[in-house]
Amino acid sequence: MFKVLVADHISTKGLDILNQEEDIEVDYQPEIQFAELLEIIKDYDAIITRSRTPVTKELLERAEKLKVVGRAGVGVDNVDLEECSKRGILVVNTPGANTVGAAELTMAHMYAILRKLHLAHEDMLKGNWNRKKFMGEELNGKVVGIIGLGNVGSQVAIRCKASGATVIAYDPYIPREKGDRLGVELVENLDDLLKRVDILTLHCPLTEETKGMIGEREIGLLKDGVYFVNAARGGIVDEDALYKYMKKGKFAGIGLDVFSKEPPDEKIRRLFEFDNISLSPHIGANTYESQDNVAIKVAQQVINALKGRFVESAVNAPFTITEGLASIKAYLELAEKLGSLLAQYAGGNFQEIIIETRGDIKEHIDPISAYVLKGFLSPALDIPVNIINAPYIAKERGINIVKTTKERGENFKDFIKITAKNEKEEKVVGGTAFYGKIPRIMLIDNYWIDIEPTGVILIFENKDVPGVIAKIGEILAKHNINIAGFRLGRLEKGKIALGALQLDDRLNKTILEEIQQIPEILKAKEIIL
Ligand SMILES: NC(=O)C1=CN([C@@H]2O[C@H](COP(=O)(O)OP(=O)(O)OC[C@H]3O[C@@H](n4cnc5c(N)ncnc54)[C@H](O)[C@@H]3O)[C@@H](O)[C@H]2O)C=CC1
Ligand SMILES: O=C(O)CCC(=O)C(=O)O
Repeated sequence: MFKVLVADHISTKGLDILNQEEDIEVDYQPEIQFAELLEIIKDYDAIITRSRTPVTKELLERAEKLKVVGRAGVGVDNVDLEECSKRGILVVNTPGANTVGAAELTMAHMYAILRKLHLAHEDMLKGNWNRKKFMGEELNGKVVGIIGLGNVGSQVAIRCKASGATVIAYDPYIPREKGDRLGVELVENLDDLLKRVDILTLHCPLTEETKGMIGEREIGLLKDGVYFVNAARGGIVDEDALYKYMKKGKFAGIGLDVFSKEPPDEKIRRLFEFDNISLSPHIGANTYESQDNVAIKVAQQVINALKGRFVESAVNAPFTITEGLASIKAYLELAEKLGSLLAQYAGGNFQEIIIETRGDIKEHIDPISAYVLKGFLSPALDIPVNIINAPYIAKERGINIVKTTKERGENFKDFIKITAKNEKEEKVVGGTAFYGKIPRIMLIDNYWIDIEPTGVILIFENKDVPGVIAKIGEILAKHNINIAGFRLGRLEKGKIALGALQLDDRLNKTILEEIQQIPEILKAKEIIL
């Protein structure tokens, strides 16, 4: 039974989906305070949050069973992603689900400050009828500058263009064609955008790079009488600089849905003393439609993640987890088994691991590598290793991971080869999946072999002389251990051979020692796959 804590308000549509799962117990505590959360988090397998609840290192340190963080929204700046990754906790979010809500609120702020609508409303409530006082400007004909042309930025662009504005955008991470498709000029330099715009609107995430991106220098570059809207994150703009320039009368109006501290503290609230500032308490995604979308999507993803199925938007996975990976399921299984075989047969003390994929599977080098590392690290560690934390743990242990790809091999169309190196030695394992479905270990060091990667396998190196297998068979028979399969590989007649026996039961220490004492045996190891 999985326990899921929903620690923020989400739509009942998402709760219903969670409640329908027989093996999921849902605890809905939308008003829970952080101190209480710290006390109870140890019992949960998954937590679902919105922007109210931070998922901090302190929380994660207590979250002994936590496997999934579901962010019912887009921005994951309230989640310590690195700490989640180190702990093997998958973070999923819901891109696109609240896009329209956020874009429409942006437009609402834009129109409000252009027409001073909020001020006219307040004025009328006071009993006034000041038609002359409320002269405004039109969006038609203006130049709108968008920072971050992702889901929300694109929808804002479409709406601004429909209103007759010219739209320019700064987003160094999207292809030029996206701008062309939207009829938006992508500028290469942020300063160029700032100098040209009549209205500036932010739609990038809060990251190390974007924190304080719009500071005193940047605001200084804007035209006098500019409009500014922020429905992304408070920390992207320096609110002290905003205050300073509001005081100087630089802005014709500003609209804010988000603040560096929520609810805003006294320092931020200084901004509220100015005229023509339109405010909302982080409600960009607060439409019934967006909240239904977000809740449905987060519930589905958390269920999939808990049940080990593919998830659509994993934020901290070392690769994009998509349904497409289902087609290489056998290779992912093989990758994990090869990693495990390597660690068990050759030990874990390697400085470099080279992971090579050949053939059509080469494009999946990232997920394959993550599974190799999971398999390689798991036998040696008592902490749970999964595909999320495996690359981090490998890095922390000082292992250099090299990924290479090659075209189809001569012997096998698709092949995974792992080479582990340290100062003294180099070890190689490799394999393929027959018909793309049946994983097989085909290579151990230089020996070609063919083993099913499951169960108990005795791998041994021996002098290539007659009678060795019989001696091993005799010992196994004496201890009532049945041989399920047998493979032998050798490089040259009469030199050294490598054998693999698939066994129905595990060997104990005594049996293994008896085998190791056979004079022709150079090395024998029991591998559990
Ligand atoms: N006020 C609200 O309730 C809501 C706020 N948001 C905020 O809006 C942000 C954007 O949301 P989406 O469009 O859905 O995300 P998205 O991921 O689709 O788009 C973000 C865009 O920002 C760009 N970007 C990243 N770093 C950048 C940089 N240094 N300079 C310029 N562009 C950069 C990315 O390339 C991407 O195209 C979210 O991260 C979130 O913080 C989102 C939804 C609701
Ligand atoms: O509804 C929320 O939690 C805030 C939405 C938001 O800011 C986001 O999705 O990034």
